[in-house]
Parts: sequence; C-alpha cells; structure tokens
Amino acid sequence: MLLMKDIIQDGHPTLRLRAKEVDLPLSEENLNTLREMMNYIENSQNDDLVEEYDLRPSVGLAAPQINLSLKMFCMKTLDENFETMHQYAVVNPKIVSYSEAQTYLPGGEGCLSVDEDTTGIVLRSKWIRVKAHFVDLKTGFIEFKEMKIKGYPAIVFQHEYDHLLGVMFTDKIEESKPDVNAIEFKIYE
Ligand SMILES: O=C(O)C[C@@H](Cc1ccccc1)[C@H](O)SCc1ccccc1
Ligand code: NI
Repeated sequence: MLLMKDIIQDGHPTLRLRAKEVDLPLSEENLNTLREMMNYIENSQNDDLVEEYDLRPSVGLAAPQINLSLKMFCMKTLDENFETMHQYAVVNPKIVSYSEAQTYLPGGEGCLSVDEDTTGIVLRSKWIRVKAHFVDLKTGFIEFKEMKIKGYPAIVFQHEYDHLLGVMFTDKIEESKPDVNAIEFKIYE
C-alpha cells in the first residue's frame, strides 16, 4: 500500500515537470499503479487506517506525486451537497472548456505534497468540461468520454489536473477573498 513516505514533497523536480501522455492500451503496471493510488485515497478516508499508518486524508492523488511523471490521477469525493460520489481514475485528461464564473474553498486548499499550512484561497472554474480516458479499476475497462463536472468535485479535478502540468496550488494562492461565491465543504474535520 502507498504511504506518506511514497509521496514526494514540494521542491522535488518531478512535481514541476509536464507529465507525459500515458500509453494506451493501459499497461498492467499502470493499471495497478492507478489501483494503488485509489487505494491510498480510500485508506486516507478511513480514520482507523489514517491513525495506524499516519496517512494524510485526501480526495485526490496524481501520479507525479508518487514520482511518476505520467498524465494520470485518481479522485474520490462526495459533492458539496453530500449527494453524489465522484470517484474517477483518469488518464490523459483534457479540460476542453470551463466556466467564466469562478469559485474557491474559503479555507483554502491543501496538498499531500505541501506539508506546511498555507493561507489564502485558490480561484477555480465553477464548472469544467473534460475529455479523458476513464478507467474502471475493477475490470480495467477504459472509456473515453466527455464529462461536465461542477462544484467541489471540479475543484478537486482542477487541483489534480494542475499536478499533471507541474503546477502547485501554492502558485495560485490569492490572499484576499474575491467577490465570487465560495464553496463550503467540510468532509473531514
Ligand atoms: O495533494 C493532492 O493533490 C490531494 C489534495 C487534493 C485537493 C486539495 C485541495 C482541494 C481539493 C482537493 C488533498 O486531497 S488535500 C487534503 C484534503 C483532504 C480532504 C478534503 C479536502 C482536502
Ligand atoms: Ni496536490
């Protein structure tokens, strides 16, 4: 299982690379890596495992964060209304369009690859339209499709997508709270 020791920290050069396209069909190795990444996210959302293995809770993890400069990431989160689960293993994603309207988390963002507390908010698009290969981690089946994602899951997607471009949320922090609607979302106190 992946542990915090496997997650590289800000300053490591891999976090600043533009990740490479993933070869398709997906190799068994890359499929298993995606499974490991999703497993980290699920373990990190289990209080007992967080305590036992000293994990940092997370709703997303991108391959560059485990020192693999490949365009793939996993995410698993409920939306801000706690209604719909957004659980994706994403390969070679592209944000093809996005809203002019922006949003942000009033408490700011965090990152498994940034261990210091930060202040300030990160402006994100309120919705995004993405084209990507979505992987079913149980069967290995891959579906290339377009999807519109909004709200908190869109923030998570944009945060992980940035990792594939070598961008960290700390590059985008704004100190003042702009007059756009914030998304309140507290899944992990
Ligand atoms: O480092 C990562 O990429 C994972 C981030 C993703 C993320 C950051 C900010 C906003 C949304 C997603 C971690 O999940 S940050 C820790 C965290 C844990 C639970 C809920 C929100 C953020
Ligand atoms: Ni991050």
